[in-house]
Amino acid sequence: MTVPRGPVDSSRVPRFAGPATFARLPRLDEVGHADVAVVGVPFDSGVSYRPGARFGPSAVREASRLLRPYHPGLDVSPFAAVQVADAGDIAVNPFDIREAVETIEEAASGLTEDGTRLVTVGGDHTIALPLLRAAARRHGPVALLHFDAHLDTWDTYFGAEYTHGTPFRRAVEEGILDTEAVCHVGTRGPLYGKKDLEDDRRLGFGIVTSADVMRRGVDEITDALRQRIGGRPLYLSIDIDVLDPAHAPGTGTPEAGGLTSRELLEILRGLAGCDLVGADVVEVSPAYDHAEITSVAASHVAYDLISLLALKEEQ
Ligand SMILES: N=C(N)NCCCC(=O)O
Ligand SMILES: [Zn+2]
Ligand SMILES: [Zn+2]
Repeated sequence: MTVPRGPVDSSRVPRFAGPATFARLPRLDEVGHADVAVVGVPFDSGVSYRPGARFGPSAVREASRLLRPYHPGLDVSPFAAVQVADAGDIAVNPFDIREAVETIEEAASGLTEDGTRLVTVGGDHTIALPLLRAAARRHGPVALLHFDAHLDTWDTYFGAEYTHGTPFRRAVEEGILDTEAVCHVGTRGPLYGKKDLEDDRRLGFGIVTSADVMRRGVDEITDALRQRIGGRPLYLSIDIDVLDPAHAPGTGTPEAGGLTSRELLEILRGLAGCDLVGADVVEVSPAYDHAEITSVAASHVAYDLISLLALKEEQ
């Protein structure tokens, strides 16, 4: 095996110098093939409230400059274990959501054609639908853990089918999820009505609320999630608003009473060994952020996702 090309050495080139690829990694075109690629989707035309997630990918890359090569929690050096690269951004039409969704599906399918696993940085949550389509093309219907304050299984907004509040209903309708193993984590906040929960249950979703995480604790929750997923191909979709607004103020639809970043990261680490096939981190809206709180959290979440993928590829 060729030795993976890693990030720029921060003891030689200060981390505040040079172009902001994710974690200062090489670009995909510099290495040819990557086992794991980080790709941005600067798209926020599907939002129902505050805009600005189109600037998420560049803010997360900027905040990721401080990441270091060894992950002590998972005992892995992800950038040495496998080739990780930054695939840049998928350029999507901001004025035509349907076209944007198609572009993302095609680009994600192209990037994963030779077995590359994607960690996608959004963008608003609309983008999870085409990313799940691309994952299902390759792996068949996938198990899904959806970390979010919101259900995102609503039907339409203003008659629109493709929005950031509706990707997972569309995904169930399209048969691209393994509905034996789909679960929301971190759900909280007011809904439109009780029917939202009934519809969601009918679609097959389980719910671990934010309060459940607090009451039952990270280890018990993680065990239950692992049991539900089993050996199925797993996709992780992480809306940064799963975190409390204290931990992630820079997002479009904040809800009080969320997870701490520590809880989220520990749940993710507890998923080591699952058959993770792809993941996204969405809904970072830098204009509402302070001191990079949200983009730092998102960059660490992405680092953990890369580390989980690297652990798996390494074996
Ligand atoms: N996917 C996110 N972040 N939010 C969905 C909120 C939908 C609503 O406005 O009710
Ligand atoms: Zn969401
Ligand atoms: Zn959300």
